[in-house]
Amino acid sequence: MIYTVTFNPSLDYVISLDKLEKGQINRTRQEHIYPGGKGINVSVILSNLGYSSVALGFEAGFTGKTLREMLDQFGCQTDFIHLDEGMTRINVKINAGEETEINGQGPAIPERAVEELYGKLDALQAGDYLVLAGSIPDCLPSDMYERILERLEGRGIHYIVDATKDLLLNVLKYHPFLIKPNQHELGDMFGRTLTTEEEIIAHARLLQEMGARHVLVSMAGDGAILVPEDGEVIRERPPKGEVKNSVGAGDSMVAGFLAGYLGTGSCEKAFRLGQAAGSATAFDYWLADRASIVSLLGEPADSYGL
Ligand SMILES: Nc1ncnc2c1ncn2[C@@H]1O[C@H](COP(=O)(O)OP(=O)(O)O)[C@@H](O)[C@H]1O
Ligand SMILES: O=P(O)(O)OC[C@H]1O[C@](O)(COP(=O)(O)O)[C@@H](O)[C@@H]1O
Repeated sequence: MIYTVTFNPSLDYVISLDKLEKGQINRTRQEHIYPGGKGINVSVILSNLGYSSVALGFEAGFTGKTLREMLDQFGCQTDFIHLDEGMTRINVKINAGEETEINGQGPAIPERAVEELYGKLDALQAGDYLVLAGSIPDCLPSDMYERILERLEGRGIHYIVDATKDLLLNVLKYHPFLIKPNQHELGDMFGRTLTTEEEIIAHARLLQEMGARHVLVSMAGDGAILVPEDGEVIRERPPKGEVKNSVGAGDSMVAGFLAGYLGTGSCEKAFRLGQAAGSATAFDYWLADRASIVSLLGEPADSYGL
């Protein structure tokens, strides 16, 4: 089974307007509300590609209730822990020529709720995949992911971690199956701006030396680079299309990679399905559906195990 964990889920309020004027009343052209949060997005895309997963995490208040209901409607299985105080955050995503995001703080997560999450994670089985994705609220220790992997060590679980800076660096010693920093996040980890492909590959390899297995570096409209555990580096440009809202493109890529890998065992196919899922999401207002992902593959879906 695949499990995703989102410590700080959201409702994403995605609005489009022609121009955003600071200090003025702006009116939207379009608005949508979607479930959000990195692990949840991974679960939604997996479900769109026919893979079941359980989305774990925390929810609170009326926004948390709506989040659950929306995920139910999308056929996504959840096992959230309810928090009695606060409310699930609303993250604002503004598309006005360029993309601007305002991500909320989220509710405080008490110790007993973290213990409850540990209880759920203790039930994972050897061979399961665990996706840890997204930020950790300020109220929790910044080594939360490390604590989880330390607890699960030696149980034969495959980890996928999509996080920034120390949250990611500190878990490399547990040999995650996949990590997916974007180009800027990879640079931030080393206090540098990475511009050339050679620099990106060299720094991805440094993360491998620290313990990561497959390192997938996403580069938005420039595509992605995979430094696999074994074999040649894969570098491809993404398909072309009109970008509507690239929020969730990275999460879609993680889900596509995992689905492709589980369906074929091939890193190359996994990379292609990841890239198609990321781009299909960028070309949509929300996370891509199966048909739009498959249409970008340019190959029969069954050759990807779909
Ligand atoms: N403008 C775009 N055009 C085509 N594909 C895109 C675009 N933006 C994102 N993608 C696809 O989605 C993947 C992940 O996007 P990226 O923005 O790098 O991730 P993140 O959301 O984690 O920052 C990219 O590697 C690419 O395959
Ligand atoms: O946990 P964080 O880092 O605050 O990010 C949460 C936001 O990231 C998203 O999951 C999108 O992530 P990506 O664009 O990186 O794929 C949104 O749905 C959500 O609002």
